[in-house]
Amino acid sequence: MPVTGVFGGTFDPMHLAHLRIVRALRDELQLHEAEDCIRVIPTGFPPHRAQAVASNEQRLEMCRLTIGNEPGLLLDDRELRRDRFCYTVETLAELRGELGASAPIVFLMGADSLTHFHTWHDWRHILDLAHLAVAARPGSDLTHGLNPTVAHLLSENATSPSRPTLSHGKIYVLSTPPEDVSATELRSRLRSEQGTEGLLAEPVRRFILDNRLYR
Ligand SMILES: Nc1ncnc2c1ncn2[C@@H]1O[C@H](COP(=O)(O)OP(=O)(O)OP(=O)(O)O)[C@@H](O)[C@H]1O
Ligand SMILES: O=C(O)c1ccc[n+]([C@@H]2O[C@H](COP(=O)([O-])O)[C@@H](O)[C@H]2O)c1
Repeated sequence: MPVTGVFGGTFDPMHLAHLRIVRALRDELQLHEAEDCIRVIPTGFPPHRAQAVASNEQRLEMCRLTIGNEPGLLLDDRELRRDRFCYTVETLAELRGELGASAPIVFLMGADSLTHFHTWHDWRHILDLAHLAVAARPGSDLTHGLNPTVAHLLSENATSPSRPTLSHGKIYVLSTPPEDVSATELRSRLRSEQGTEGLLAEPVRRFILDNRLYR
């Protein structure tokens, strides 16, 4: 049964730590079969934070440039085509409708996202629709100080990475080491004309300079 990964984000801009955790998802969950794919889905109107600095079109293009020819990755603009807030539960319900009841779907997030998961719209339903995969992130400890609801969810459902056979309900904790990169830090570096070597794909760095983004 083909497995679908889903990676949602503001991606303002998409950076190399994003690409690294997508690769970790693909490799640790063994998503190497011909029909497996990981959908990168930039959010349109984020439900939970200020509007992005770059436009929808610019963020989409920076995702496209970051993904390049990476095998198994697919850029999906469905949330950008909505003209209202995008909740993950709705996107996953839509994908579930398209892929069928038994298809494994895995939603990828960083550990900082998991720490706030209990605040997401209809979050309990998300694990009825998909698995989660969580990548470590500096400053977000998954073993101490978690909100009790999230800690309980993790203790009930966490599992080590392997190719999913069930359709939903597990939390795969990826073993990729934390990397201290954020889009906020990148925007601030770009604003103050500091270097971004090793943090952005080269075509994205070019695109940002050419379009005088984040000045
Ligand atoms: N360095 C990182 N390590 C692990 N996960 C990350 C990292 N950076 C981003 N993510 C995850 O990628 C997803 C999309 O993140 P987002 O586009 O908001 O990037 P960000 O770097 O967190 O941006 P910002 O600083 O603007 O909040 C989220 O689930 C987030 O947790
Ligand atoms: O559905 C929600 O309530 C919800 C709340 C916070 C974040 N999300 C999703 O989580 C993903 C990462 O968000 P962010 O802010 O870290 O870029 C992105 O796809 C968001 O739409 C979703």
